[in-house]
Amino acid sequence: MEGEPDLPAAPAEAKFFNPVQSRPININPDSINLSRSFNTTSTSNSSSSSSSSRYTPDFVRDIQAAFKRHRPVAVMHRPVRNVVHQRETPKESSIRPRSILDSKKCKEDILQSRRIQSQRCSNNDNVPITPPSDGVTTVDAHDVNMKLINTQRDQPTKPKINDAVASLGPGPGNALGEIQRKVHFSSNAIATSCGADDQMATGTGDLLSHMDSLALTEKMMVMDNQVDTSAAANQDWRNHNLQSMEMENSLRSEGGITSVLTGRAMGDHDQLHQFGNFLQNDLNNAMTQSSVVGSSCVTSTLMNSSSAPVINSTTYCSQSEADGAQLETGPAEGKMNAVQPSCSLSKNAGGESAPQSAVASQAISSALATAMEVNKSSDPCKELKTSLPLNYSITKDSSLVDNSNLVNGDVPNVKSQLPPSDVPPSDMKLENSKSEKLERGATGKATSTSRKKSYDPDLFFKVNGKLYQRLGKIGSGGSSEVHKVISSDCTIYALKKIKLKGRDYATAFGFCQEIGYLNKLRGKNNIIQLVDYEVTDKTLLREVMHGSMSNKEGRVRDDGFIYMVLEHGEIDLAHMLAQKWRELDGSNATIDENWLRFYWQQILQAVNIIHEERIVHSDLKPANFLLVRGSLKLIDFGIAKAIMSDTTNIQRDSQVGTLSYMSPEAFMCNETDANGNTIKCGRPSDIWSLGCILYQMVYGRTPFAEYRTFWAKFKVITDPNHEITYEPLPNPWLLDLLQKCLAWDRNERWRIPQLLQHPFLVPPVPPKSPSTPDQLCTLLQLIVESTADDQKGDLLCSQLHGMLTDPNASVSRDQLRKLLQILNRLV
Ligand SMILES: Nc1ncnc2c1ncn2[C@@H]1O[C@H](COP(=O)(O)OP(=O)(O)OP(=O)(O)O)[C@@H](O)[C@H]1O
Repeated sequence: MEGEPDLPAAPAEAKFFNPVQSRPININPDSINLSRSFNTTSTSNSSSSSSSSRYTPDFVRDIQAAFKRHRPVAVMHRPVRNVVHQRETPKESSIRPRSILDSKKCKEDILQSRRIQSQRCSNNDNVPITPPSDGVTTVDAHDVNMKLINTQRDQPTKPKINDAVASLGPGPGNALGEIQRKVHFSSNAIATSCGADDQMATGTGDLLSHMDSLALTEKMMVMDNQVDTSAAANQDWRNHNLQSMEMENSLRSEGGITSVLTGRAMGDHDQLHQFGNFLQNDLNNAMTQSSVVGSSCVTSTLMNSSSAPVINSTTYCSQSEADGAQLETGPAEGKMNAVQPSCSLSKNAGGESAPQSAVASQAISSALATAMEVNKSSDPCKELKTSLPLNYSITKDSSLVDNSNLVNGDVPNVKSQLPPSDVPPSDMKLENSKSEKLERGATGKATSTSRKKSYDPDLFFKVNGKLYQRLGKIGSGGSSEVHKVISSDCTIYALKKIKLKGRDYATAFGFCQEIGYLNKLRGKNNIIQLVDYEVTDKTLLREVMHGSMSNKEGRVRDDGFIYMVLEHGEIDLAHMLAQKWRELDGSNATIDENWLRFYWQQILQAVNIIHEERIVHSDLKPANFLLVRGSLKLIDFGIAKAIMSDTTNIQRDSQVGTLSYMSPEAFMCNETDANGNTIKCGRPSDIWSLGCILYQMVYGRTPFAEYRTFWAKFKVITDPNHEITYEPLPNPWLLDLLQKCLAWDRNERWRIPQLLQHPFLVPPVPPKSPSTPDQLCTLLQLIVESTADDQKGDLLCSQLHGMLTDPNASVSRDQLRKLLQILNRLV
């Protein structure tokens, strides 16, 4: 319609001349409207509004279009964008300039079209629509829909029409010959995909426009309808075809994945088969696969994304179609299932993918990432999974992710239990530049990179051959970057990346040692679980593991990295505390003791585990306790030290912790004390840090918070005479606990097993009363007997008896004592 605004508006009722019947025919808008209504109900993506009014502007435009295009008005759709073949642009000869259109022929065509349409309407218009098979260009979907419908109508009709035409006696130069030629033309156009839809549409249009007799037309259409009825399954099936077309279109528009489906025109089955293969190949291609499947389906869920690359080329049509037809059920699914077994699962198992798959993977994974960005409150995995066709659901396929090295079933449980909504906003920071890159990725640098590497390192991490897609940077510590990632089995992890280049060997040794500790602590509650790791510098790792690295001089020169895949924590204790204190801010309320007990106990248990393993953490602080599925877990063993000998103290060489939580001995590590002994840091140093954490939990600040500079802190913490300020607390045991942890003399500090039994955590049970109720009752009986004549004594005794024997009565020791005193006086 666009580009032809100068056409005169169609009259509401027009009279055309029928050359066969030689009499004027009334074109009644009602019939047009009926057709429109019919098509509105028979095609799921038609606008409902189009049928609500007979003389809407849409209607008038449709009439105009019908004049212009020689097509039945009834099958017009609202303008949408779609994809069609590009390989062969419409030939000039097949598109007649409007200016030379024979107006009379035009009228005849419209008339014939209307008749055809009404005939088709009576047969339910069950026309399967085959998606275009190759090439990508964006055109007016109105055209495309028309062409597709015409194409479909022609394609299955071919044998019958030809037979019918043959039976009518074909001959060169006559109308039947012309029709046959046209029919052949149309069919061949489909078969060879040459001229694609435009030619086919033109062929069909020409066919109609060259019909010489109405009888012949009627006969043709009867046959056509027979074909329609037998060839098309039902309306749903057509919707599924539409959707599969939509999926394909989305894929194409994302990554220019033309090669996946190029080269030949395919029937819908072939296309689904191809699509299935494409997905399966990508599934084998590692992480990307989830994105592939997800994204193709995510298309319908991402319609509001302004930045989503998938969506940009998929507007009204895809939305309505996606709304109207679900992939999970129906014939399309059946087809997908049908093709699955034939898909080669091992084709790309080696991790190297075909370039087009890589391109597709990136493009689609970019959609996933964008989806996550767009819909931060939703679970991307859930979205991914719910949008998967059933047979393409991604499971723990060993070819994708090998979790066999997990010590216990703990880690896999992380899956889907960490809704992003629980994750602090900082966790969900998606790198905008990245997402922009994602959008460009399909055609830009990412493509070439992926061709070389089979994955885009800007989008993925590869650890031991397994891909993890970046979701965003969680944070960066002194020595590392930590990213939130998703694995191919849709599990969220934290990936810690440590750059080794330029670090001294002792530090590098420390990093590798962290892996050793985490390996040692696998399966332990309250310790973050290491899922997988890789040290790219194998020599370094070997040396570290053999212990020949710690004393090596110099710095790491090679461009090595350490990757650690860890359980993902939702929030750390530092953030939890800040949140808690924000809640209490302004109110007189103090911290809830039960909340305190609950987390303090978990903190102690975590540290107890490492102390039992003869590991001193040395950097205990709230930020190093992460909440994972409701439990606090200890992270960051970067400067942890193993206790080498039986002595309780160890030598410290480099970093000694975070200032506010550092013990006095940590400041004076390796120095000699007043007695000439070398000051060492051992388990008690961790206990001091725990005391500082507890202090912060109780008072909302660390014990030396007011001393801001390093030197001020150093001075006050290392001063044995400095007295820590403790504000009064309602629970004296809590105060006692703090003092037990923050004793300046490390030998006076309690150890973890003692702290776990401290009265604050295990309140002392009140001592049992010396006499049981039974004994008291017997005693009362004796009193009653001895005061048999005394009414008042009787009354008191029966009262006492009642109180002692009634299980619901709560008699305080005071009450009992008073009653017995009175009785005593009476006796
Ligand atoms: N498993 C995890 N899940 C979620 N977040 C994590 C995880 N591991 C680390 N983080 C976060 O990543 C950031 C840096 O991590 P980490 O402390 O391990 O790095 P680091 O280099 O050792 O830092 P630092 O030396 O400053 O303690 C922190 O904000 C931490 O909360």
